[in-house]
Order: sequence, then C-alpha cells, then structure tokens
Amino acid sequence: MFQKSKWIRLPRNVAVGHGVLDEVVDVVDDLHLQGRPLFVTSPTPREVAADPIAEDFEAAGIDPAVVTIESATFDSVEKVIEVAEAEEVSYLVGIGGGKAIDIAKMASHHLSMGFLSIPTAASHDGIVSNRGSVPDGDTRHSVAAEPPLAVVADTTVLAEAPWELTTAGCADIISNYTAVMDWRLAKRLKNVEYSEYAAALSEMTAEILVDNADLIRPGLEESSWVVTKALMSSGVAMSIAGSSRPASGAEHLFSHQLDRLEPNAALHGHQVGVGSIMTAYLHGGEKGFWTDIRDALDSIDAPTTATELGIDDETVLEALTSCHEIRDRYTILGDGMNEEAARDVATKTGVIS
Ligand SMILES: NC(=O)c1ccc[n+]([C@@H]2O[C@H](COP(=O)([O-])OP(=O)(O)OC[C@H]3O[C@@H](n4cnc5c(N)ncnc54)[C@H](O)[C@@H]3O)[C@@H](O)[C@H]2O)c1
Ligand SMILES: O=P(O)(O)OC[C@@H](O)CO
Ligand SMILES: [Zn+2]
Repeated sequence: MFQKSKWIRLPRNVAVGHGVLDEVVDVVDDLHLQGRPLFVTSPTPREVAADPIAEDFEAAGIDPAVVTIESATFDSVEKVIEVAEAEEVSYLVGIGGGKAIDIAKMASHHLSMGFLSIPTAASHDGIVSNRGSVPDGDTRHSVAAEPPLAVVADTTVLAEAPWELTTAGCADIISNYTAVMDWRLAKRLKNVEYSEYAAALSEMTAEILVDNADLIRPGLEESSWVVTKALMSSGVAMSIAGSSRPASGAEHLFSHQLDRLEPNAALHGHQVGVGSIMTAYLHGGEKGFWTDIRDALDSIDAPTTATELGIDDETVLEALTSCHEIRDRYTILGDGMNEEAARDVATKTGVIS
C-alpha cells in the first residue's frame, strides 16, 4: 500500500530584479501580514538595505524593530528571539548575507512566525531554502528552519555588493554537481532518501549557470539576475528534497571543517568550490570531471587553490582527513581519507602545491 507523504514549503512571493527593494511594503501587504516586523541584519546590509526599507515602512505607518547580528551563532539566534519577544513583533525579515538570513529563519522557526528573505549579496543558496546553518559543538551544517514567505532580491543592490560575494554564490551553485554525485552514491550504497526531481533541478541549475558564465561579470546587473535565479532554484531543490542533499555533499563537509579550523578565513561559496574540485576528482579519477569544475570556477573568478582561499596547505589536509566526522552524511569520502590520499588528491588537482 502506498503511504508516502511530504510537505514542500516554498515562498509564495518572489520579487526579483531592478529596484524591487522599493516594493517590500507591497509584498508584505500582499501577504496580509499584520503588525510590526523585526528586521534581522548585520552592519553593512543595514546601511545598504535595512535602513532604506525601514523608511518605507515608517512612511506606511509601520514602525519596524531592528536587530543587528555580528555572527552566525546560537547566541545570535537567542538574541533575535529575545528582541522579537520584547518588541512584540509579528514577523521577521532577514536582510543581508547568508548569516543574517540564516539567523532570521532559525529564530522564526523557534518563534513560529513568518519570515521574509531579503538578500543583499548573491553569495549563497540559502536565500529560499528551508535550512539554517550555525556551528553547534563539533558539528557544522544546516538544520530545518522556517522557509521564507517571500523573497525580495534587488539586482541593483546585489550588483553593487563586492564582486567576490557574487563569485562565492556561483561557486556554491557549481558545487551542486558534486553534491548530487554524492547523493546518488549514498542512494546506491546506503539507500538514503533520494529525489530525482530535486537532483535534476540542482544539476540543471549548475548547468545553466555554467552555460551563462559569459554574462557573469563585475558590476553587471544582469550577472546578479543570472546568479540570483540559480541561487533560488538551488534553494527550491533543497525544499523539494526536504534536506540540503541536492546542494551539499563532501565539498560542504570540507568547507564546514575549514570554518571550524580557521573561522572566517574565506567565504562559504569559495571554500565549497575548492572542495568540489577535489571531490570531483575522487568521483572521476585522474582525467575527468574535476577539470571542468576547476575551469568553471576559474571562468567566474572564484578561487581554485588553497593559496587563493588564504588557507595553508596543512589546514586543507586536516580538513580533508577529518571532515567526514562532522555530520552523518555518506559521501565519496566514505569513512575518511588518510593523509597520504588527501595529499595526493589536493596535489594532483593543484589545490595545494
Ligand atoms: N541555509 C542554507 O541553506 C545555506 C546555504 C548556503 C550557505 N549558507 C550559510 O550562509 C553563510 C554564508 O553566506 P555569506 O557568504 O553571504 O556570508 P555572510 O553572511 O557572512 O556575508 C559575507 C559578508 O558580506 C557582507 N555583505 C552582505 N551584503 C553586502 C553588501 N551588499 N555590500 C557589502 N557587504 C555585504 C556581510 O555583511 C558579511 O560581512 C554560511 O554561514 C553558510 O553556512 C546557508
Ligand atoms: O546543510 P549544509 O551542508 O549546511 O548546506 C547548506 C548549503 O550550504 C548548501 O549550499
Ligand atoms: Zn552552500
């Protein structure tokens, strides 16, 4: 007897493009959200977007509360929850990079409140996803969180953000190739839950981005359009899967471990991109797919080596040999690489010299 069932939670409104930051009040109105919002932001995104949006709310007779967070930690989530309760707000708005949006969606989840996602950088594929990611003891990966009711992604703002944030978003998408390879491997070897739709969407998203690499150039608003659509599509793949599997495999384990070994050394997207070169090599052997991944990253100015990440070779090896332990997620790393094998893959792919 067929007994399978699931919920797929997706945003109702997605406003993307030139100048849509001016339409946040309209989006809220369209969702019939009442009461006071709490803006969850960080210092630069506050100046770039949260303050101008607050002025629009004030002009509409709504007085938003604002909380600025500095880091993606459980303390930040707690702080947001406390402010939300003290200020008696009705819904949350995450405005910023991946960290501000993650904190907002995790606090919303705890508070059972609606949440809007307003990215100020096309740097990560958590804009739409129902996942939130903060370090937790020895672990570092995303957990279930509130998906946004709406996304407002202004390509003017995203194009003005530092270029490396956009290249990080591209690399987060390019890493979908190896994430899906790991997912299929885990399905074959461990019979993990798998969605062909989510996997296909994730791969197609990476494919379209790579096919449009010529359009991805600094300061070009069309680049933000191309990259943001890919980031949202990848987030939808995660929501369909009900997990980050379509967008997170061993390359993400590697990045999460780097975050623990050397916090804030490089952007999330850049780290997963470099990880993806190495895990593609492990999947494909000496002459294979890994050069396509490296060349795709190179074509959009994303790092392809440890030096470009600003991380030393020994830290790369330590992350490679230990990252399989930080999460119960079967990947090409299996039960872990030894140091010799790690040095071999990192050297042969040119990640270390
Ligand atoms: N939940 C998910 O599904 C998911 C997916 C991918 C990544 N993530 C998480 O997202 C985080 C990475 O996101 P990130 O790379 O955006 O990091 P981040 O949020 O730290 O942003 C990087 C920097 O860019 C700044 N910034 C943002 N917009 C700017 C703008 N317009 N102008 C100038 N500076 C701006 C931020 O203030 C910050 O200093 C990681 O914690 C990662 O785990 C989550
Ligand atoms: O579940 P994790 O590994 O945090 O992945 C989420 C996101 O970074 C995928 O791009
Ligand atoms: Zn990611």
